[in-house]
Amino acid sequence: MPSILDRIVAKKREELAASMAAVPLSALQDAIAARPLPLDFPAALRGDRIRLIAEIKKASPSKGLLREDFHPTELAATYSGNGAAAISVITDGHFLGAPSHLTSVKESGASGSVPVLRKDFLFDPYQVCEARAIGADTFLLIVDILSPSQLSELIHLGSELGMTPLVETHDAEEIATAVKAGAEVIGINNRDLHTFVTDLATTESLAPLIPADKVIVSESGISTPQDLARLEPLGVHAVLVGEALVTAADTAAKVRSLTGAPVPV
Ligand SMILES: O=C(O)c1ccccc1NCC(=O)[C@H](O)[C@H](O)COP(=O)(O)O
Repeated sequence: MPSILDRIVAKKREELAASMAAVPLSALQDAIAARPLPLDFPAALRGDRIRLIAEIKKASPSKGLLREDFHPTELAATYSGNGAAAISVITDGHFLGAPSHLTSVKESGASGSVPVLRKDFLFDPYQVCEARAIGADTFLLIVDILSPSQLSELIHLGSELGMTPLVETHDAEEIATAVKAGAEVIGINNRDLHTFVTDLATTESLAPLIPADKVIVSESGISTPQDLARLEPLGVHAVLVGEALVTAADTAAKVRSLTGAPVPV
């Protein structure tokens, strides 16, 4: 039986064909030319303490609806105003996300000066151009759904468009593939996308395999300052957090608990 990841990618292929028919690549290139230059994602993640990539996530295949009262621009303003270093916007429909969420976050100015990542299931150059066209500063690449040559090609295309992607891995072989393809920002997903089992021990076992010159991001299942204290000694530069932020009773306070930012005056 196909996993949820297989089903998401199959659906994505149908959507890609429809998008390519509706919006030619030349139209994406015109939209890209009209966008301001992308913000520097790796630079935003380097610092003297663990940085936060705060995710805008309405629902998930594993947990269902996470937040009823969902306003991407309000969340983005809360994230950027309370010390997040970057914002991840899920644009895939299985999470009740949409490309328009990302565009509204950028065009409203709610993300301030922090880079915005398109979180989706990307495997085709058209989708990377689309990410830039809708306003993203960077994008996610999941090694599990790409061949090594696709991965290299999409990293290279990102670089031509001024974007350094987050390259997501879940085992030692995928880390080797990411490094060989030239990834600069390497994510370790603590969630197995086929079984949904989530365990921070994944970062503990894999972070030591990543070369020292890379930016390391630990993703999924992270919710407390204690989790950050567990990850920091591993050389992790940033954490990507979704559910714990969107389900918090006080989102701003939850963000500050992970960034150490003071209450804004
Ligand atoms: O979140 C899921 O259930 C999921 C299912 C299938 C593919 C991807 C999935 N999540 C994407 C993510 O990587 C997370 O949204 C992200 O790392 C944040 O995780 P969390 O803090 O646990 O919400």
